[in-house]
Amino acid sequence: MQISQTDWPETDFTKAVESLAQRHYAVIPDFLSPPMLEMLRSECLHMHDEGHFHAASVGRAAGQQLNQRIRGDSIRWLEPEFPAGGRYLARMAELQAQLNRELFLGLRQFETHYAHYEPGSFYKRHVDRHRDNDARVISAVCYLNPEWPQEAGGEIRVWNDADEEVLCLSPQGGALLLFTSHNMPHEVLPANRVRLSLAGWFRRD
Ligand SMILES: O=C(O)CCC(=O)C(=O)O
Ligand SMILES: [Fe+2]
Repeated sequence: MQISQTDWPETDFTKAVESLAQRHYAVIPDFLSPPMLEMLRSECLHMHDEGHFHAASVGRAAGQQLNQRIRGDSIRWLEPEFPAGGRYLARMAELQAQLNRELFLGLRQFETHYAHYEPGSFYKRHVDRHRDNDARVISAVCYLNPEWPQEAGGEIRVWNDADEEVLCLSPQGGALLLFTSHNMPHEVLPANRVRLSLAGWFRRD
């Protein structure tokens, strides 16, 4: 499938940038066009089925067993050469430029991985910025699940720095969630089906 740059919806990120500045999070429901969603989803599934994913980890000291009590997803980092993933990275570079122009965040790179959650797996409450490394500034999670009824579960719950729950979002395909990486705890609830996403970070290093 050929996708050109014009296949990205003409999204004006102004509202999202404002929300990020004011509330420390933003949701862009139709960030992906339906063909782009399908392309990313099939690339993710294909690479997973071909064995190109590995179990996610949670910090250097933790063993794999401990990992699985904290997070159950398996992941694959995107590379610019990936046919669909490369386009996603290019689009996120545009968003990075806009975030820098409007919020002076000094973002210098973006990293992201596909994440595959088997039914029943989860990611316990955590903050994305590592304790020993403050490079992650903005988290960006994009969902790759086209038909996702409410009863499927798999929501992401997000709290603010006053520990008030500010969001409980179903992982609807095409949506992009942004939040500040250092002060917004969040968790992924178990789903009753395979849950796919792209989890990424704009970094200042
Ligand atoms: O998939 C999600 O909704 C969020 C994943 C997440 O929190 C992470 O990978 O750090
Ligand atoms: Fe996270």
